Amino acid sequence: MRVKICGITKPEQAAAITAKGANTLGFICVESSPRYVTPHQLGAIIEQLPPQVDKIGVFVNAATTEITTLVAQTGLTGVQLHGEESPDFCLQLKEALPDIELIKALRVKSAEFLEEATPYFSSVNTLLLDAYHPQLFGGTGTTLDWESLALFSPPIPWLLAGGLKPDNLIYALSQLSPQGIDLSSGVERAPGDKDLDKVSQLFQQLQIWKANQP
Ligand SMILES: O=C(O)c1ccccc1NCC(=O)[C@H](O)[C@H](O)COP(=O)(O)O
Repeated sequence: MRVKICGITKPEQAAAITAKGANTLGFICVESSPRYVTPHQLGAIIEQLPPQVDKIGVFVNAATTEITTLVAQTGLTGVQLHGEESPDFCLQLKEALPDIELIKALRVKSAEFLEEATPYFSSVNTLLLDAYHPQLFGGTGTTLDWESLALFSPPIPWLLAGGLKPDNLIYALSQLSPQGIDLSSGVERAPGDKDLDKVSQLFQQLQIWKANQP
């Protein structure tokens, strides 16, 4: 199971969360977010992380040059597009960054909305389903209607996000079969300040879930 902890802002928390078992960390490259990290902060966090950890920069409707410049400066291994980026934009970015994982986040209003996922199957590596919020792009703590998404089974890997926390994780995974999970506010004390006890609880819950798999 891929476990992505998103909205990391502190080097020591990045290291501790990795040591607890997270294989993917997300960094918010959106200035309006309370979890924003500057390019300088991002580079400093990434340089002390082990190579096997995926380092994903999260962008909202950013220009290609902004993304490619930050990738080159910092050592990001992946880019998550969390705004209204079109399939064509994703394809062009994929061509510009062929060795970088491209994740398209879809903010799901209803199960019907998932039809919008189809054009992205051939233009990104991974999908991420997040909850829709009218004012905020992400990190909202809002959950998806998991039951209505039970049939979601795209031909590329996908991550479940949106309001996951240690005490709802097992139920969410009983309804859906993503290749990975993504958490932010559910393992935080305050935006950008992760709660390491909650991260530990998350991995305990994952152990329980794994032990009960056929
Ligand atoms: O977290 C933010 O502040 C953020 C701002 C702008 C775009 C995306 C953002 N977060 C993206 C993520 O991948 C979060 O992990 C995802 O929305 C889930 O958040 P949560 O519901 O708090 O677990």
